[in-house]
Order: sequence, then structure tokens, then C-alpha cells
Amino acid sequence: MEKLVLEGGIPLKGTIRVSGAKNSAVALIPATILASSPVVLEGLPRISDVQTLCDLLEEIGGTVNYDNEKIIIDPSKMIGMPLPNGKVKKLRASYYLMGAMLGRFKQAVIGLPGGCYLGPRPIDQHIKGFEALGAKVTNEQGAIYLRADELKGARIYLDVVSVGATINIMLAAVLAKGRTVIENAAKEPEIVDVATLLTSMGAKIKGAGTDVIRIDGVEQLNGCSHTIIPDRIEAGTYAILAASTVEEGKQVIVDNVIPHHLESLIAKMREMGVQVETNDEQLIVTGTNRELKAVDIKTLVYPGFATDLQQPFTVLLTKANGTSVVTDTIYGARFKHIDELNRMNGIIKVEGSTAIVTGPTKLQGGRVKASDLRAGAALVIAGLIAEGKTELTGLEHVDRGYEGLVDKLTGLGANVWRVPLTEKELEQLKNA
Ligand SMILES: CC(=O)N[C@H]1[C@@H](OP(=O)(O)OP(=O)(O)OC[C@H]2O[C@@H](n3ccc(=O)[nH]c3=O)[C@H](O)[C@@H]2O)O[C@H](CO)[C@@H](O)[C@@H]1O
Ligand SMILES: C=C(OP(=O)(O)O)C(=O)O
Repeated sequence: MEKLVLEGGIPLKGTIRVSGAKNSAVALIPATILASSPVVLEGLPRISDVQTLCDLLEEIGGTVNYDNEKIIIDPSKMIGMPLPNGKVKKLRASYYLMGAMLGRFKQAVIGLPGGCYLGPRPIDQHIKGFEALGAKVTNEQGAIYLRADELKGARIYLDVVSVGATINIMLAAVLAKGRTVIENAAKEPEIVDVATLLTSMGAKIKGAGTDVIRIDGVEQLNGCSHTIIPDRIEAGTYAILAASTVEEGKQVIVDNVIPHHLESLIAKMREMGVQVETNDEQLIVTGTNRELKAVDIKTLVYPGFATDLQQPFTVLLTKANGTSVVTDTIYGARFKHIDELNRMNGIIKVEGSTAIVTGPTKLQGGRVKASDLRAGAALVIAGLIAEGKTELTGLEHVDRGYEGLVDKLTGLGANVWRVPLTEKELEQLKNA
């Protein structure tokens, strides 16, 4: 195990390139199970969630070949093997194996997913969808058992707008008989990306990216080639980092971005007084001598302010003048980073699903721990703006979502490096 050491207070400048989207990648990989011949996925990020899913596809008999920026998955020899334990527990998105394996094999056994603990994360809407398509679903000793004689299209109204349930139902429905309509569907760009792959494989899907998705089942899906979209959350994280660290007159360019995916973040940054411009595929943040203003944010489903950017954004708010109110309506308990920020001299109070940030404060470097992926991203930004050195543990969370973090930050002039934990530090972490 390692820790990340960050030297705070160094102004950053230059260009940082965004990788392929984690939340697309983790659905695109399971989607390949539905094809009858090899699928080429281009531009997947090299992160641990991608590796874990590729390992899981190999466990069920798939062949995975890595060729520079491409991953080639041959699903033809896969079998409907039960996966009640093991690697499925390491990430949230292993739930997509349910929809994809049910779609192809008409049965699946998948252990309940892991991933970031952000408060309760039920999957009742996924199950409601599978049942509507004709599957019998039971939960036995921490694993979901799914079985169907045949899957038949259905009209499914989601009681909660859910990214995971929308994608999972699409995966199960593309090979079902007849028409499926998902109402109150989520509209995130990752859903459109998965629909694009499935359509290239031969699926018939209309309306992805709106709140009604119509799927007409087909007999067979075939291999194809697909390039993933850029990661809007990674891009947003680096835009927030840029706004937190860039010096007057200097620029940080976040490259390989679809700016339209980040409109709610860009609007909030501008409201604070951050100078941010966009072109076709970049965000350009320029340092100014303006004082940053406090703003309120409320996380919402897309195209609202993304919950996954709430934690990093809170760090930027510690630099703003006044009181900012941050409300997370998606995950009301997503505030585990706050204790750590307060240990670094932040003045942030949590009341229910709201964090109240009083600024500006000068953060102080210290020893902090990432409790989840975006808490880790928030603490990386905090470490880079703090006075002195910060040591961050819990890197296994950060590695789930940020490809080549140290190299990318070093490219902007940051002084950051990874070191193995000593025996004593490992012991301290175990007892914490
Ligand atoms: C792998 C992946 O793509 N992860 C993203 C996905 O997670 P995930 O797909 O798990 O999140 P959902 O969109 O499903 O969750 C949204 C809300 O609906 C609730 N809910 C969800 C499903 C369900 O069956 N019942 C239910 O009540 C959840 O508790 C949450 O409050 O979207 C989240 C919300 O944008 C992001 O934070 C995660 O980064
Ligand atoms: C919460 C996240 O991921 P996951 O759903 O994979 O836990 C995230 O990407 O911020």
C-alpha cells in the first residue's frame, strides 16, 4: 500500500489531458457480453475498476486483449457462471453484469456490488426492471439470483431517476422479445455512450439522453468498434483544481473535454468569479486577481450539478469569500471528506444533507485519508492548495477513477509522489 505526498502552494499551469469516462467504461465492458463476436473498445481509462471488470469477464470465459489504447473483448466463449463473491465486491458497477448476463444467458448470480459508500445505495429499481422483463429475482446471502425462461419487453417507470437502473434495464432488454420503454430514465452522457455502443452492435434503441428510452429487442448482437467519451467528472475535477491553483495571468487547459457535459459546473465557477472559457474540446482556466465569491450548490441528476463533483467543489469553496451552502440531493451523506478538510483548517459544518462552508480559509497540510473516490479527489486538491506537505492514504479509492494521477499533476508543475507505507503506518491505518 502507498500514500500520496503532495507539496502545497505551488501555482500550476499547462495542459492536462482527460481520459475516457469511468462511468461509461464500467458499463461498456459488461455490455460486450451481449455480442456474439469480438468488440473493440478504444480509449478506456487505465483505472482499477476497468481492470477488475476485465478480470471478471475472463473469469466467465471471455478473452481480453490489451493493445495500447484499445481493449479487444471476445465474448463468444463466455458462460453464465455464478459470481456470488470475489472481485464483484470491489466495485459498484459489477451490477451491470446482472443485466448483461441476464440478457445473454437468461440467468445470472452476482454478489451485491461494492464501490464508494455514500450512504445507502439500493438497487430496487434495477430489480423492478428485471422483474418487469420476466425475470425471477431473489437475494440469497448477499448475492442476487436472476433467472428467466424468456425476457419480454415491458413498460417500466423508474420511481427514482437512476443511472445504474437505466443502463442495466437497457442491457437486459436489447435481446428481449418485443418493445421495452423506460420512463423517467436518467439522461447522463454515459447512458448515451452505452446506447451508442449497443446500437453499433445491432441493438435498436431510441431516446437515450432523454427521459423516455425505447428499445426494440433483436435476435443477436455482433462485434463492433467503439470509442469512449471523455470523463466529465475527471475533467470537472481538474477544472476545479485549476481554479484553485492557477496564478494571475497564467492558464491551465483541461484537454479532451466535451464542455456541454459540464455546463452546470462552468456556470457555478463563473458565478464565483473564476475565468473559464471553452472551445470544442477544452476548458481554459485563467488566473485573475479577483476575489472568489461564495456560492450555493445543489446536486441534481444530469444536467444538474453532478454529485460526483460536489466533494472536489467544496474545496474550492474554502477559498471563496463568504458562506457557501452545499446540498447533496442525490447522496445526502456524501460528506466524509469534510472531517478531513476541517482537520486541514477548513471551517465547514455539516447539517443533514447540507455542508456550510465559511471562507476564505488557508488550508494547512496534514495527514488525511480518502474514504471514497471523490473524497480522495477533494483531498488531492486540498493538499495542492494547502500550506506545507499533505500525506494522503486510501489511494485504492482514488485509483478506481483517476488514470495516471501523479504524472498528470506533475505535468502541471505539481510536486507530488507516491511512497510505500511503512509497517508502522500500515498498523496505524488498521487500528484507525
Ligand atoms: C458506476 C456509476 O455510474 N456510478 C455513478 C452512478 O451511480 P449509481 O448508478 O449507483 O447511482 P444512481 O443514479 O442509481 O443513484 C441515484 C439515486 O437513486 C437512488 N437509487 C438508485 C437505484 C435504485 O435502484 N434505487 C434508488 O433508490 C440512489 O440511492 C441515489 O440516491 O450515478 C451516481 C449519481 O449520478 C454517481 O454518483 C455514480 O458515480
Ligand atoms: C460514486 C462513484 O463511483 P461508484 O458509483 O463506482 O462507486 C463516483 O464515480 O464518484
